[in-house]
Amino acid sequence: GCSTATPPPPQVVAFRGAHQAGVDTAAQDRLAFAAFDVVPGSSRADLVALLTTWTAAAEAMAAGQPVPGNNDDQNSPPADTGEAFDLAPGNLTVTVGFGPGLFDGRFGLAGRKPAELAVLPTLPGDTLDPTISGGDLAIQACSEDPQVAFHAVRNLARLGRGTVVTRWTQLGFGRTSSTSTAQATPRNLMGFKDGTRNLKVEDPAAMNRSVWIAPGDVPGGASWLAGGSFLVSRRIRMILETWDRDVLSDQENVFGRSKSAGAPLSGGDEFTPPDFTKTLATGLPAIPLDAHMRLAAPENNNGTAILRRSYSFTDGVDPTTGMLDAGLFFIAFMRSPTQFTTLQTQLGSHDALNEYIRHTSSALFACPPGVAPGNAGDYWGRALLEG
Ligand SMILES: C=CC1=C(C)c2cc3[nH]c(cc4nc(cc5[nH]c(cc1n2)c(C)c5CCC(=O)O)C(CCC(=O)O)=C4C)c(C)c3C=C
Ligand SMILES: [Fe+2]
Repeated sequence: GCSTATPPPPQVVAFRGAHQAGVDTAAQDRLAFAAFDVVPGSSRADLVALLTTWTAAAEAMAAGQPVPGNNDDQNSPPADTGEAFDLAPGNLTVTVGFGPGLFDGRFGLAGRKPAELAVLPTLPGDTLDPTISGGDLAIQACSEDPQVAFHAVRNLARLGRGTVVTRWTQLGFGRTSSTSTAQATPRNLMGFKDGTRNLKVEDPAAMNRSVWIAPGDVPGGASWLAGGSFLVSRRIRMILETWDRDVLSDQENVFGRSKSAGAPLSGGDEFTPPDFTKTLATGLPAIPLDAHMRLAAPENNNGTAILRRSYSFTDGVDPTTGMLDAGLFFIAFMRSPTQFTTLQTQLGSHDALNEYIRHTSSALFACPPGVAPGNAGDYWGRALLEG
């Protein structure tokens, strides 16, 4: 055996870079997500202070270090709340996003609002709860360790006290997307492989085409968003009791894929491209016309594609029915919110899956580009607030 005492490399994802971590980095298993509103009376200077403090804390936590500040003074509360002290970061990524409300004139940012950063329109089938929708700012923390992800959100909320209040939060307990070809495809709570045909980070051309905002997309005052991405979140409850009574053949027809292998119903294995023209001996299409994957596929949406980075959730029991309040917390990154509205307009009207799901929350955030390597004075959104 090997006698050297070198520990394995800690699970650290680089915090700085052209893009924020947590978008094109391999999807971790656990999520803690929080949306915040800015407290009335806060100024632009308060926002600068918030984002400066948040950046320093997020960078430290991603490196497996405590929140900067005094953690040893017997006469003051420790800077870090402590529950992650002995834990490996588990590939922690902390990603920030800015909601439409930040540009409403309170902070003199109206001239810097990206034209597409507006509350998403009401889409077919929406049953949204406004109290768990929207927000001025968002933090997505992902880690292999749920306590590390929670710790990140908790400490940023604590550092923001006085400037922001937490509007809503969502925990996710299992990734339902693979974002890298190196990852196995996970299963969602309906038991199906999810992420098979997701965009993968190994395809930079597709990432540039569909995920990263190009300078030409954000002219004038919105130029700070170049290199960033739009984040759409949707809390989608699954009516699991109904789903679990559905026969296997119907479950497979709902998605257009087999349950065990995840293969398209037109044949082959998981990664065989679907053949949407193939018909059965009965004359019916092998992949039904209302199958989720047919309606969502780029081939049937003028090439529209998004990077999905969703998580399974459960929030206990619906007290009115005794049914599980569980489902999929959908997160997707894209170059333009119209990519989501295009797909969801199709899905919301025609998807066979609609019988088994309800969209209960919605939010849109503009995620700025990454914090520049080697520039100690850079922070999340500096080009927005100081440019
Ligand atoms: C508007 C975008 C989408 C929503 C909302 C959505 C919800 C949703 N999806 C599943 C399960 C699966 N989705 C799959 C594929 C798939 N879904 C979307 C978009 C939305 N899904 C896209 C763009 C795709 C890829 C289509 C393609 O290129 O073929 C699949 C199949 C496997 C895969 O490729 O990932 C499953 C399974 C659930 C359960 C859900 C809401 C609860
Ligand atoms: Fe889907």
